[in-house]
Amino acid sequence: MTPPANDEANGVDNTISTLNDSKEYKHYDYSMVDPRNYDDITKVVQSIIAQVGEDKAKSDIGLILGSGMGNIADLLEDKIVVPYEKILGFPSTSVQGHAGNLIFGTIHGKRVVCQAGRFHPYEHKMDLALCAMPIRVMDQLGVRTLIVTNAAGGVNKSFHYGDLMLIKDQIFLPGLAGFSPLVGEHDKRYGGPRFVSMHECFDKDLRVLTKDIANRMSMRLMEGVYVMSGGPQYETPAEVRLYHAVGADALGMSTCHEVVVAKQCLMKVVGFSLITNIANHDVDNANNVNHLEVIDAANKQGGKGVDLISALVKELPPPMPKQETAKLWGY
Ligand SMILES: O=P(O)(O)O[C@@H]1C[C@H](O)[C@@H](CO)O1
Ligand SMILES: Nc1nc2[nH]cnc2c(=O)[nH]1
Repeated sequence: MTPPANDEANGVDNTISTLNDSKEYKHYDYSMVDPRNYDDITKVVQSIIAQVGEDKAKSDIGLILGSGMGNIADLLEDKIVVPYEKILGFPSTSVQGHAGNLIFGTIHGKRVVCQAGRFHPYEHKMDLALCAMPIRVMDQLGVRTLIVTNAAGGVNKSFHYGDLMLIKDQIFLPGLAGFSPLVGEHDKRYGGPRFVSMHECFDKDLRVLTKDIANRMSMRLMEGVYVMSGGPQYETPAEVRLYHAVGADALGMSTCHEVVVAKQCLMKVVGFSLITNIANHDVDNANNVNHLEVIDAANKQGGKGVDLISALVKELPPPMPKQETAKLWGY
């Protein structure tokens, strides 16, 4: 059968999309690394340390880059780039606007590991544990603060194209439907309990600090609730109205599963959504969105995030040891 023609507007190269040979549809091999298993993650970490050395690999801050937001990686100094192909058990990333590298370096002298190329559940058969594996790796590398970023559609009617939204809470739709990265055996060594509380999953003190910095920079920073759908289809206007009705301000297809695992690993999380398009509430309005526009908008507007994240990293309080966070959170 002849594969369909390339569809550049949606960031898809269909020449590799025949059913059996597409990388995208290959099953992840759990016999190599089980992405939830603590001992397996230790092996992944060792494969990284073998390449970059223990000193360089140890990090306090994790940074996950959203679609088209690769320029945030330019903040890192003394970089060492490790392609995913060289990391034991890492899958590949197939979404345009996402490189496939872990980058180690410093920002304002602080040790940062940056995931340049996230794993979206729709790329990996809704395997949420697999898509959140880099968080468990970061945990064992010492990360105590996680900064997540994404490209998102604006649902809040006061949002404009190019706005940056500080995430104050999340609606994890796949999680509500049973697709949680925590499904399976629980290992206490990650720090948090199996029934992890998701209250204040975006750290309140860090939100206050971020808003204060944005104020000082005279920067427009919105704040709101991010909702994650499974994707990869974009929303119908009726779905947009549904999300609006339940209190969502921005919508996307990532992030929430990462935040759940980070919370179980006792990390403090800060999140940003770059509003790359305004979601359409009106069925009689033909206004549509495609992934290339999302990336283009992120490339054009992402600079705001770069400056704010740089200033935030500079002012982050010293990392809190896990035991202290556990005590603070009542575990
Ligand atoms: O990695 P993010 O969440 O920024 O990627 C966005 C959301 C979807 O995966 C995709 C849709 O355009 O881009
Ligand atoms: N689900 C979803 N994800 C996005 N990522 C960027 N824009 C959008 C959007 O409008 N909807």
